[in-house]
Amino acid sequence: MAPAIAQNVETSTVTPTKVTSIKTLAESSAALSSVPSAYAFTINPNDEADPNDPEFAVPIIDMSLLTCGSPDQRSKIIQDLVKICQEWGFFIVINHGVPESLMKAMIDSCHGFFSLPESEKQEFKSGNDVLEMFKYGTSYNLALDKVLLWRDFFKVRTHPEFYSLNKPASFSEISLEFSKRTREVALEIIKAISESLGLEPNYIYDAMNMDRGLQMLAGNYYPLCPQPEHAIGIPHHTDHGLVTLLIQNEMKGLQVEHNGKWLTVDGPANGFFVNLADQMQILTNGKYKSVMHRAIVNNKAARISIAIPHGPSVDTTIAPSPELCDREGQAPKYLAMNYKEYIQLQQSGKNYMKSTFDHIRV
Ligand SMILES: O=C(O)CCC(=O)C(=O)O
Ligand SMILES: [Fe+2]
Repeated sequence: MAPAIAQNVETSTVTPTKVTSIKTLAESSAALSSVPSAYAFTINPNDEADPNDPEFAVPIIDMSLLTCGSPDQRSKIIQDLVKICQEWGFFIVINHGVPESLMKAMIDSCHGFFSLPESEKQEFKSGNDVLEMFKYGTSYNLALDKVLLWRDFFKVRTHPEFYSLNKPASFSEISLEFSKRTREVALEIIKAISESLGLEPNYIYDAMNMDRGLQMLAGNYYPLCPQPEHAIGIPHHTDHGLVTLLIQNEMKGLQVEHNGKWLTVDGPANGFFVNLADQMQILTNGKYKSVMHRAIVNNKAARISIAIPHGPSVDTTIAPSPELCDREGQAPKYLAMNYKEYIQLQQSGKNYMKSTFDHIRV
């Protein structure tokens, strides 16, 4: 799927050659009335799914039934997961045990960070290596992006070593607790996914060296956009890692691809959105799907999302599981690749708006 670049949109004359933050540009006193041409991107409204069509009812997993349900309730959820992971690669987890107040405090802390003066945020700019302790920036990779993205972001590594932004003051304490609790949810999901594949509950944890697994906390800020259909927050992509958990403020904007359409995800405010990611697809030899998704923008209010990817340890080499290939009588569909190299390949921009899988498909 190639993204269409707008040719004929009436765009603003602002030339954001040196832009370091779309928030600063969009919220400046000379508020924009149209999208600057460097950001012009066209979204086709015909590709959108009807959220009222039962075909697009997002699967919901009640985690309390996995952790404290009867054996029958647990095995029913695990059965459901097989279909969900094959057909959607996406679901919403409810009753996960992370307090709603903590989720809200995390969103507020992110808001606090993005509200700092630009000069203070620039202190966190760092280089271009995704595995740095933290990183602040705009778009995706400013040096390479052909179309700029309507978002600012930060990324912090929270496992195996915990790092934090030191501003705003509350960020460190809240992100420590939030990342710990979120990791517990992710590990519970990964255990259930192992079982859904007919493997031992700890199979993925052990094979992916998750005791040293990479966890990151990535905050996205999408300012209000005067022409939302002519800009994009994050174009379609899949995530690296095994599972990404995601929360957002009161604004919607995450779209997942399902049956050839883009569905804007809506759901209980205290749920976690869960994306299966690339290393899950590779490990399961394509049985489970890394979901294609994107973030759209809106003209009502700024949107904040926090994505928390959970992956193998960075030194793990990921290949299709020999146990699964043997059992299904299948040859491996992907070449083995080290996780760190995979991330670096994805972030190099060479795959911008393409799938990193293309490099390792047999
Ligand atoms: O903002 C969103 O909903 C999507 C964010 C996302 O896909 C990402 O950070 O990888
Ligand atoms: Fe993503």
